[in-house]
Amino acid sequence: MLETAIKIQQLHKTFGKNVVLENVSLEIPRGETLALLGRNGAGKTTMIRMLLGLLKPDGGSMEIDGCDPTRDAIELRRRVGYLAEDQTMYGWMTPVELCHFLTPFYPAWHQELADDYLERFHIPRHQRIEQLSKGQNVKLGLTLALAHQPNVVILDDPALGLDTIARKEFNRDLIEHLQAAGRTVLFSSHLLDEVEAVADTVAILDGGRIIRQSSTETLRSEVKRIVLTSDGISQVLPPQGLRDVQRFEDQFTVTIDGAADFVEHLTELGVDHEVVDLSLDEIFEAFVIGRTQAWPQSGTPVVV
Ligand SMILES: Nc1ncnc2c1ncn2[C@@H]1O[C@H](COP(=O)(O)OP(=O)(O)OP(=O)(O)O)[C@@H](O)[C@H]1O
Repeated sequence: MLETAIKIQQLHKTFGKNVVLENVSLEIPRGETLALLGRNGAGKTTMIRMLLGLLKPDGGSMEIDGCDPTRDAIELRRRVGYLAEDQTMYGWMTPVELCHFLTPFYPAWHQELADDYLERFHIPRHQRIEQLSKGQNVKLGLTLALAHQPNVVILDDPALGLDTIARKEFNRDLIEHLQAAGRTVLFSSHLLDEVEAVADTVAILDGGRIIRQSSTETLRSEVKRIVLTSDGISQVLPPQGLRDVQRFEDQFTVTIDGAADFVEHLTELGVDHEVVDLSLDEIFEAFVIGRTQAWPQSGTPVVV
């Protein structure tokens, strides 16, 4: 079995003059869950649509579970489960009717498994789909994405539009039913509060590039906020990995990717400072909207 379930190399996509993905590379090992994070319009759906063979890239290569989406789109559909952010299903059908309708399209469709999910997710089997709640709709989408036993599951902002509790419940189901079964999961999101509990790895997509990919644990241990006085900050130059600087009267808070060396340097210089742990939400914010212009002009070089 291949060790890497999803491999993207130098993927490039433009719409007219809009460069949406600029030579993006990404790998997801088999059995892992990766959360693709990005602001609205960052290119998450575009990347996912290319991975599914629904959109042609302008350059680069992709491999999903051994398939090239630009060549083996039909085989790929059989191996990959997909839940779109705005999944529209035939509203006049019932969940059971929809399952029967889909069965012939998937050789590996497992109706008992589908029935099992419908029951576990408390989806009314004989109620018209248009009468289901948003949460039930998302879970029905997940059921349909899983019933053909795919090795890889791609979820495009699956929890969009769900309330906080429904999102938590959805994530719990995701963990129980996908991760426990050893599936490889790629899901996109801009709702970060629950990503941490679900994802092994996060990749931040911004400005057409993956600007950071690492485990959530590593990210939280390497990216820190440091609080300094204006006197303290004036003794040092901006370090490598600086993502954000904010000034509040006499105090500066700086967010640094790879903060350990800088902290060591401050300690050596005897500069008073406080190190603050960040949530994934705050880290994401520093990466995508962080600004560093507020760092004061004077300072001595920081060797990091
Ligand atoms: N078919 C298309 N034609 C032209 N431009 C497009 C097309 N599809 C997407 N875009 C543009 O590509 C960019 C990325 O869009 P995309 O939907 O991939 O972002 P996203 O990260 O999924 O956003 P969101 O979180 O809002 O769903 C946007 O600027 C969008 O307007």
